[in-house]
Amino acid sequence: MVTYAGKLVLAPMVRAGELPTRLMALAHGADLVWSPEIVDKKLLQCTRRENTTLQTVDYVVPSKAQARPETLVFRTYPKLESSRLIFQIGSASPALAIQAALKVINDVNGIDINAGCPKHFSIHSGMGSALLRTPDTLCLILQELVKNVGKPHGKPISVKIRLLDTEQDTLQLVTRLCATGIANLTVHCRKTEMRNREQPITDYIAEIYEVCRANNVSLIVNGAIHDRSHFHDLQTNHWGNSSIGGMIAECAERNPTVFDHTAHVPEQVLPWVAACREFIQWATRFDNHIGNTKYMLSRIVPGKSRFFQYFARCKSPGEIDYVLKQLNDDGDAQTDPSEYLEKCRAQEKTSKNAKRKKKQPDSLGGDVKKQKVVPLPADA
Ligand SMILES: Cc1cc2nc3c(=O)[nH]c(=O)nc-3n(C[C@H](O)[C@H](O)[C@H](O)COP(=O)(O)O)c2cc1C
Repeated sequence: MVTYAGKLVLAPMVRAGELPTRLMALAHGADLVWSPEIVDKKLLQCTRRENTTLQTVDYVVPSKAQARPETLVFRTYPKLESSRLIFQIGSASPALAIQAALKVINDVNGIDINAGCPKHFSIHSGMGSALLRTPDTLCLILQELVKNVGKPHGKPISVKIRLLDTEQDTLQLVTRLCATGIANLTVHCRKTEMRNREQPITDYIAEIYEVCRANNVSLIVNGAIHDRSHFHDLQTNHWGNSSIGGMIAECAERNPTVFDHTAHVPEQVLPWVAACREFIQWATRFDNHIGNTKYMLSRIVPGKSRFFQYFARCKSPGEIDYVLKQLNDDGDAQTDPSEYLEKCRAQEKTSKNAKRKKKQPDSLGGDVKKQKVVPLPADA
């Protein structure tokens, strides 16, 4: 069974925590990785599929209309993730949380409940940090998960929370959560209304840890941890405790190599250049969605680099690959890819026009563009 004590882990991150990022984090020493939050109802719509080409397990929502592609909701690569993957569910209902957890439990190593995310996609219908205001529901979800999923499958259940308004309120909640049978508690050391740019509140980590320890629950601390050496410094000089784990989000999003025990980037290569090259390799290997690859590149490549714009203008993995080949170790362009990208856009326009022309019926004769569009009747 997975244990969490003293580990340095990749945070759950919608968009940023897809398979290429998780695998890159693991390759660079992350002890465990969290999936992005997936809402219970979404997971319940999915079909599980073994992808023999990529050797992955895919959870997809089948397409509603013929000829439309199915939607990939979650992809895991057991060869590298098995024994190190925690799946985060967004839920406000014990029954749905159980159903969703049972659906994925054989492909993951633990189930985490998101009780900290303040974003709309999470708090609508009472999920995420909204659960901090409904502790009875949160505790019931966790108890039921422990009883119906965790125990029968021998897998740990955990929860990720934020701090409440006062130390006393937080410790009260932690005491209740620890009594549900969870194996791990992650505390994002900011209050719900605090943004990531604000310094986390770390004054009473020792008190939270004491409650956890007394209940045999491990504690992971999250908030503004930069990399592994910073984590070791916090354990040694601030928390005074090597059993407390650490979770990294934004710094790992910017560079998934932050988990490294020692830096591997040769001195003559900029760290973001190395991260960018490696990320694209993972993304290509696992057929990552182009939109997600571009999102990650917009995080990894500094805004002031010309490559930030070059990658933003790409529309296919082939274009990304071409642009990457122009990137040298100093972060400069060997040749400017603008002309190539303009040609790609011109070609795209030409083929779109050709397709449009093919589709237009010519039985009416003449130029279809000039035809007046007759609105459909209101009851059509
Ligand atoms: C892009 C992004 C997506 C996130 N998605 C989730 C999520 O799905 N579930 C969750 O519990 N927290 C989510 N978070 C919050 C992080 O897990 C983490 O708690 C927060 O960023 C603080 O950690 P940091 O200071 O290391 O960035 C997300 C954060 C970011 C930046």
